[in-house]
Amino acid sequence: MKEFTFSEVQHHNKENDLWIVIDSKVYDLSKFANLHPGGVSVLLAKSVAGQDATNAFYGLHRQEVLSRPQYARLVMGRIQGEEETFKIPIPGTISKVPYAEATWLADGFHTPYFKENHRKFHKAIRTFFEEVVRPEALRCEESGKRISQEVVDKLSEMEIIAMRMGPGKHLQGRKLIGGIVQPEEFDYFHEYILNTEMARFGTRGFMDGMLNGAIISLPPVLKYAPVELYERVVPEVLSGKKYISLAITEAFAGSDVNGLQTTAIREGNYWIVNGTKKWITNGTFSDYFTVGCKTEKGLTVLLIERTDGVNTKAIKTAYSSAAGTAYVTFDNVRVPVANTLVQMDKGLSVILSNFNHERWAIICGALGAQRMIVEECMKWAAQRIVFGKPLSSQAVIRSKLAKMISRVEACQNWVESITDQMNHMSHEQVSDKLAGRIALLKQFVTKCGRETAEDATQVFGGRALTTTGMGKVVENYHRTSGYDSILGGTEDILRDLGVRQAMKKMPKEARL
Ligand code: HEM
Repeated sequence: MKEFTFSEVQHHNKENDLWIVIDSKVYDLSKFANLHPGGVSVLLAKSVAGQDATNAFYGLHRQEVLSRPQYARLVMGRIQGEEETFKIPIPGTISKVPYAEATWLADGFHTPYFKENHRKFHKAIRTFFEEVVRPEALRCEESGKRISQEVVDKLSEMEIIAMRMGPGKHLQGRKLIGGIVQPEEFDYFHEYILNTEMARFGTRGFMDGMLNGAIISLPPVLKYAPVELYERVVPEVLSGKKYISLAITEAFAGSDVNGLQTTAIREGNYWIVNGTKKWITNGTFSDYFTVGCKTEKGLTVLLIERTDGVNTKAIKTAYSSAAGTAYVTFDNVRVPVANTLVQMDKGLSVILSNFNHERWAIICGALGAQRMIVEECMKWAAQRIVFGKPLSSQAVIRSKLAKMISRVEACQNWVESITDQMNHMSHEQVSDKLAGRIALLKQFVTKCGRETAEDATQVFGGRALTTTGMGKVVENYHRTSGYDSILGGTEDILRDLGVRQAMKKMPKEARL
C-alpha cells in the first residue's frame, strides 16, 4: 500500500482535491464528496478536509461503512509508520467488549455447563453465520424477500435445519457441521448456541424467516406422524427442499387453543377442512402446514399440504416480511386421514407439549439479541463524544448500562440452568417439571429485553429512530422485541401459567 506523510495529506483540503485520514488510512474523497450521503459541506470543514477525521467518522458511521466495496475503493494508501487501530473483526471472533459475550465465552471465565465441544461448535457456527447468513439477513430484512434457496441449501448441508429441531433420533447418521459434533453428543447447549447466534444481526424479521416455522411445526411430525408420512415429509423439510409452518393461531383464538374455529369433518378416508389461521410464520412460502382443527369431540392436528383450497396471503407486520407472516385460508380442503398426526381428538396434548421447546427457543433468541444490544450500547457509550467527553462519562448513561448488564446476566444464568435441566430430563419430565418454569423464564427474558430496548433507545437518541446508520440495530430491536414477548404465549398468559403450575404442586400439608 502506498505511503504518505501527514503533511502531504494536509495539502489536499479543498473541493475536487480532498483527502482525509481515517485510522491511518488515506482516503481520496475528491470525486465522492458530492455523493456523500451526509453532504459535501461536512467533509470540507477545517477539522476534516486534509485532516485526521477518525473521531469525526466514528461518531457518525458504523465501521461496516468502510468495508462496503464502493467505499473501500476510496483508500489510496496509508500514513507512513502508522498502524490501523480499529480492525474489522474476522468472522467467528469473540468480542472483547465487557458483557458483550456470555461469561462462558469471555477470556479467563469458567462454566459448569459448556464443554470443549460446545466451544468448537460455537466457533464454527459463528463463523458460518457471519460469513454466509449475515449478508443474506441484512439483504432480506431490508428487501422483505424470503431467504434464498441458495442459503437454505447451505444451512441444510451443515444440517442446521435438522439441529434446530433439538437433540433426537432425527439427527442419526447426519454429519453435523461437517462432523464437528456427533449426533449422539448434540445437546440443548448446542441448540442454545444456534438460537443465540442467529439473533446477533439485528434482523428480527429475517430470523423468523430463517425457517423458524419448521422448528415449531415439524416436531409434531417427528413425534406423531405415521411411518409413510414421516419418511416422505421429514427428509424433504430437513434438506430444505420443502417448507413447513405451524398453523394453530386464529383471529378468533390465540393462546386459548380450545377456542379454535377451523373444523375438520370426516368423509370416508378424508378430512374436509374449513377455516382460517392468522400470524402464520413462513406461511407465505410453506408447502406444508401443521394445523390445529376442531373435530367432533375435541381437537385434531393434521398435516395439510398446499393443495386446492389452501391459500396464503402476506400480512404486513412491524417486522420485515422476510418472515413470510401469512393469513391462511382452508376452503373445503381434502386431507387424507393418513395425514392425521395424532389419534383423533387428542390434539390439544400435541399442541401443548410442543410449546415448551418453542418457548425455550424463543428465549434463547431473545437472550442473544439482548446481549447484542448491550454490546452496541457499550461501544456507543465509549466512542460517542458529547460535551467534549465520551458519552460514558455521564452518570445517567452508566446507570442505564448497569441496568442492561444486570438484566442480561440474570437472564443468562437462568437460561443456562433451565437448559441444563432439559439435558437431563425426558420429554415427559420437561412437560411435568419445566413447563411452568420455562413460561416464567420466557416472560422474564422478554420483559427484560423490552426494558433494555427502551434504555438503548434513550442512549442512542435520534439515531435509534432510523433504520440505517449508527442506531439501526437498536432501531430494529426496539421495533421488534415485542415479537418475543407475544409469540409462543404473551407475558401475562405465561406469568399466569407459571404460577398455576406451581400452585398445582403445592403440598397439602404446607402451612405457615
Ligand atoms: C471514507 C469516508 C466516508 C464515507 C465512505 C462516508 C459514508 C457515509 C454514509 C454511507 C453515510 C450514510 C449513513 C450510514 O450508512 O452510516 C454517511 C453519513 C454521514 N456522514 Fe459520512 N462518510 C465518510 C466520511 C465522513 C466524515 C469524515 C464526516 C465528518 C464529519 C462525515 C459526516 C457524515 C454525516 C454528518 C452523515 C449523516 C449522519 C446521520 O445521518 O446521522 N462523513 N456517510
